[in-house]
Amino acid sequence: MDYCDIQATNQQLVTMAMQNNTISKDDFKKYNIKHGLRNSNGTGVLVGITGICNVEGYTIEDGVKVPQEGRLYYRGIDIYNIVRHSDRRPGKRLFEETMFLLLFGQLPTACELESFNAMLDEYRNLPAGYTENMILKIPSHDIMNKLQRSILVLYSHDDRPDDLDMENLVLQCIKLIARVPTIISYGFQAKRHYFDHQSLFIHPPQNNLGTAENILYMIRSDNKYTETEAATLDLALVLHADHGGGNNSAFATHVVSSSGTDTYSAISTAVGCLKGPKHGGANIRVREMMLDLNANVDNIEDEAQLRDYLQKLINREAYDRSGLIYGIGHAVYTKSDPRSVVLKDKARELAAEKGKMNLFNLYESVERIGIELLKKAKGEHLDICANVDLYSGLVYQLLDIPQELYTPLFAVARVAGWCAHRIEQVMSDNKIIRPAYVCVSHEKEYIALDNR
Ligand SMILES: CC(=O)SCCNC(=O)CCNC(=O)[C@H](O)C(C)(C)COP(=O)(O)OP(=O)(O)OC[C@H]1O[C@@H](n2cnc3c(N)ncnc32)[C@H](O)[C@@H]1OP(=O)(O)O
Ligand SMILES: O=C([O-])CC(=O)C(=O)O
Repeated sequence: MDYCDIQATNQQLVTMAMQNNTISKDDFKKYNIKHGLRNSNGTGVLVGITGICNVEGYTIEDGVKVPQEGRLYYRGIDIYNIVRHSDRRPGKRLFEETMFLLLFGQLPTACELESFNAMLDEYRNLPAGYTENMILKIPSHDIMNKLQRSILVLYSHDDRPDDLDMENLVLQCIKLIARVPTIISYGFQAKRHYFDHQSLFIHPPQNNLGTAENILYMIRSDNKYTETEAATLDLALVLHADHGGGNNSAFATHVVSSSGTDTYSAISTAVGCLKGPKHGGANIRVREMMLDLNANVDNIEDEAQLRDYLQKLINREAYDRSGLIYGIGHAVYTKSDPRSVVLKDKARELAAEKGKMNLFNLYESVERIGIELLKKAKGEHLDICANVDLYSGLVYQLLDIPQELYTPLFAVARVAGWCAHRIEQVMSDNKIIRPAYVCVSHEKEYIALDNR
């Protein structure tokens, strides 16, 4: 091979990278490494304590994992009880109450909620010059990527970015929570303009509108939305606001915060985690998978054809060839994900209102057949259910929210949870998180360049 042949050299590097970076499955077994920090019975390795949120998907009885219907609690309050108070009346929004609950540990009084909302109103606008320099000058086709970079840049607009004093930390968190909806809305408008060649609309956020209403106001060229749309988006934000300390992005927030670094580094890391298709990015993959299904299945009402397509997904023969059916499966939930239960009901209601029951029925068939085929492929012992990402995208689709906003909307909600976890980490545990790795390479001599 010619040393200067760039292509051949690149291939050589790929081969070396693959050969020298693959740890054998036997070594994982030999050293009893917990893949994905999961015990052999599928339960998570216990690595932390949190008072923010509890996720229940199973119980342990006599050392055995027993599946149960999923439950989710924010600061001890069952999410089913919270969403029962979802309201279609103007201004009756639950998301701001939920954020307050997660961040400060208790439900706000009317007075506390009013001043919290006033703070959010004060900070929703982006710093001077930021929209032009950060959002419009360097647009991205991916709004999560835009959000991650934009959060990092806010560091430069903060007089005390590295100060871990609690007063400073709380203020940084409130400002982030207020600004993330504006960033994703403007990021979306920039994406539409620079990549999809649409007109550019920058609608400044409005005082006295909740987060859900402000997002609909900013992303729509005519600013218009209905009460049903605002109440439904508000409900979705409540359902996505936190998921305990162990989910990938919250755990990363704990890890990064434990190094003593700044809020912007920690929260932008969490955004990067959420973007992943096995985490929050699954909601966009669900939509793309359904589009691929529609393009490749002649008759979507024919169960045999649906079954055939879903089996191809599992066999890595269709869509992104990852072997995954997106929107199904969870690290904790077994029989049900409560967020999916609520969103499925909402999707059914919206589909009926809009005469789109065929679409809803298709999702329900994918859920039913997908679970059946996955159990067959992985073993009947596998307790698996639809997760939050299966029906959230359908709800957004029925609200005419573009798919590139699905994961960013998840981030709008989850930034409250990440901030709560960061505050908890800084307050409660100043030990740096530093687990151990076994090294399986042997000691070698250094050989001088001329002798290799
Ligand atoms: C907001 C959220 O993060 S919710 C999750 C969103 N992600 C998705 O929807 C992507 C599809 N789902 C998945 O990839 C998985 O279910 C995850 C990542 C969510 C959880 O994965 P795990 O914790 O490994 O789940 P679990 O231990 O129950 O999986 C058992 C086996 O079933 C497989 N499996 C689980 N779900 C799926 C799926 N939807 N499609 C194909 N295979 C699956 C796992 O890969 C694993 O296979 P293996 O034993 O060969 O390694
Ligand atoms: O808990 C998890 O692993 C993933 C999840 O559902 C979430 O973060 O909402």
